[in-house]
Amino acid sequence: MADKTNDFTAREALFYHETIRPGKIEIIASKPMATQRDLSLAYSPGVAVPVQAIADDPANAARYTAKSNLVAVISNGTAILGMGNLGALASKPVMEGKAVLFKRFADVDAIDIELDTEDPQAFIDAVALMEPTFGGINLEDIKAPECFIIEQALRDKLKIPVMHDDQHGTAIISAAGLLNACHITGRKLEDVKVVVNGAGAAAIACTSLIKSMGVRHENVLMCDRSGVIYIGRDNVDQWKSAHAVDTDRRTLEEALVGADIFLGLSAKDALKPEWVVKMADQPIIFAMANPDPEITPDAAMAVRPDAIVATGRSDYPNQVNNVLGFPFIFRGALDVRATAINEEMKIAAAQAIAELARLPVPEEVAAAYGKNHQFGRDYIIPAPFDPRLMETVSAAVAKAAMDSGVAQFQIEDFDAYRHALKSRMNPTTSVLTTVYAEAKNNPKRVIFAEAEEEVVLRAAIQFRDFGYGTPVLVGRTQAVRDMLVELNADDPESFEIQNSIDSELVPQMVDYLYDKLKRKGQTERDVRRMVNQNRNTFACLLLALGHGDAMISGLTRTFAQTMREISQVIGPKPGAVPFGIHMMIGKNDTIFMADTTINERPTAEQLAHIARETAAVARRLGHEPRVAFLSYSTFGNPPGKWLENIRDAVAILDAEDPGFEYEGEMAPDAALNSKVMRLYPFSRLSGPANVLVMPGLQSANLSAKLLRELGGNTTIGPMLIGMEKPVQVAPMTAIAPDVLTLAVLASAGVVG
Ligand SMILES: NC(=O)C1=CN([C@@H]2O[C@H](COP(=O)(O)OP(=O)(O)OC[C@H]3O[C@@H](n4cnc5c(N)ncnc54)[C@H](OP(=O)(O)O)[C@@H]3O)[C@@H](O)[C@H]2O)C=CC1
Ligand SMILES: CC(=O)C(=O)O
Ligand SMILES: [Mg+2]
Repeated sequence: MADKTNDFTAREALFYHETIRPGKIEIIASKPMATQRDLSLAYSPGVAVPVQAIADDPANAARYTAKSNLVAVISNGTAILGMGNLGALASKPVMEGKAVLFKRFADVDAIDIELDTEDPQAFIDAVALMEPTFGGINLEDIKAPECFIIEQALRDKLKIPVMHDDQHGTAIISAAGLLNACHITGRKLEDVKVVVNGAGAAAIACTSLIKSMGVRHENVLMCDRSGVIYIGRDNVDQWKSAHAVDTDRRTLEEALVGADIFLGLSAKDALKPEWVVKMADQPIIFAMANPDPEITPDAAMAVRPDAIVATGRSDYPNQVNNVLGFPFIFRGALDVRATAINEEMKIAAAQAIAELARLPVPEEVAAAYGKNHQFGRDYIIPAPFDPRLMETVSAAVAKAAMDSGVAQFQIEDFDAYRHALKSRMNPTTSVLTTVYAEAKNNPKRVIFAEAEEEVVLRAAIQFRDFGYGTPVLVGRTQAVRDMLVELNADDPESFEIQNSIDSELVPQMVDYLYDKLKRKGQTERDVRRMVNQNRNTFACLLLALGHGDAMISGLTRTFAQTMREISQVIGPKPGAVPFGIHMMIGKNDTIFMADTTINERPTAEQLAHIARETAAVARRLGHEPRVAFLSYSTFGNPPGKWLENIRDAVAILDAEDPGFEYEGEMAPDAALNSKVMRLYPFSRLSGPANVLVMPGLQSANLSAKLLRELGGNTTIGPMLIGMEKPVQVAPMTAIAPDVLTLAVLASAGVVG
């Protein structure tokens, strides 16, 4: 492992916090506040109605206010990370940070509150008074032992979940990591010898949880600044004394001799390399102090290359940090309106996190980290950006809350709940739900033309694993098989691989293609070479001859080159103009944009055709189409010579009543912004457009790519429309989920 220091400077950290607007959070209204009417509804007099409804029945607060999704992150700054007692105000950047993590990872709205008191009772009273505001309370960075008194009192007093994150969030994550580290090193919890350094909030909770999971009391030596906590030692409070053992070891160094596990929840550099040497074989070292660990992984590995090392930081492998827990634990608790976060919910979360790390890692996670993860010494715990955490951990917590009797709301359909959790962070999932279901109900054979590409093969494996159909893999047989094994595909031998070198279909393919191309300047020899050497040609011929239902390519050649190769075998549908659609999925809207890939200057007929076909795709994906023909000009203003074919396209649709709303020519603001739309009361669009027919390839392709790069949207596409058989060309930058989505869309007959 290379030597590692921060990959940012102190200046950069300050700049990050200072720019755009100071701090890390802002409040965004979830309802429109544009008109006098909005004002009347949101504020006086309209607001009086929900006020009365809540006064009549307090449960209505969950219905008419943000309470049930709102968590307070509350600190007094007495134990800010491992930096000590720096006061309430100084803790604000950490608390704002936790609020951002709640939102980013679990769509929980959170606000930081810093209380300027070290008096536990004053703290308890202040928080208790806030109960009506929040759906949950996340206590943070409050030092021991006050944190124990504060948390217990608030748990007893309040009917909403209260959790001290440094205790239980940390305990859950470290327990999950420990379960997996023990699994990898072949240890059983009941046998392991543990040294815990630190005897504060985090250390005491972590120790209690691992003991409740099977670690034996007498096998744990806990140390604080004065050394080992042994029975009879002076100056030990009730929380520490619960972990005192009968031992003659007195220092951390002595405690570590023969220890299997070191759990550090103390301070920077508290663990010396020369002490690590004395630990048992394959030691497990969790140096969790923040921002600087008790020992760096480099220093630990230098003396013990056989160690498994984890820290609380994101810039080393194995980040054991409560960020993996608190967002998802509160998500699950809020969703069932739990009155508490109890032991059952904590253990369910720890097990769900541990199990998740053992599953293959999806590519979007690999993409977020720029590398692949596979369960093992450098990946004992999922990474915070793993999108599966939300679905897995929150559902496990919600279920445990229900089973243990603290849920006020019962989830009846857990599949639907898991799905809702998934779509909460990724709206694509909900848009595509029906399509995925259709694909499953009617599984097809999809030809993956570039199966030697890892991205493609991952998509193909998922296509089969998720039950969408049968992938037909085109590539060199052994290379594809080897990669299937490398990617841990189930039963790699059972995948169908098509290779032109040994395919019996080649003579038939050559005949078929020669017949098509002989009057287009190709000799039989040329055609034979194409079939044998060009994967797109070979894959398209499999499709043309009925050996698959759809085909996908695009990762190894430019779009134009791939299209040229495909077009030699698969032509347009009779009467169709092939073109491309990009689908942009935003938080509230989905927009279909076309033609983003093929026709440089579409004629009026082509524009009308693109409008009809794109409207049909939008409808198949559950959107009632409202088509805008876009231009730089809105209804003739400013005038210009390029407007004619757009107007002619509108006239073509006028003459045929296509069965959907359309209007043009118009600029994007007149198509999408209701305020601007009101300037044109004669417009035939009943609301903002959701199908944008672009005037030419320049503007279309640029817009799609700009939105992909800059927008907060999820982009699907380009989707290829109008070919004789369903063929899709993914962008060269696609990752496995993009390829999978296109494959499913094609096999479900939504596009093609
Ligand atoms: N990775 C993660 O997710 C998390 C990491 N942490 C980290 O754990 C640490 C403790 O946090 P928290 O429990 O909230 O704080 P507390 O103030 O409650 O506890 C701190 C504990 O650390 C002990 N300690 C400090 N320095 C040393 C040392 N050199 N040797 C032995 N013990 C020492 C203190 O001993 P004494 O009792 O003698 O004063 C005290 O018991 C921090 O570094 C924090 O960043 C915390 C939560 C989550
Ligand atoms: C991660 C965290 O909560 C801490 O270090 O205090
Ligand atoms: Mg903390």
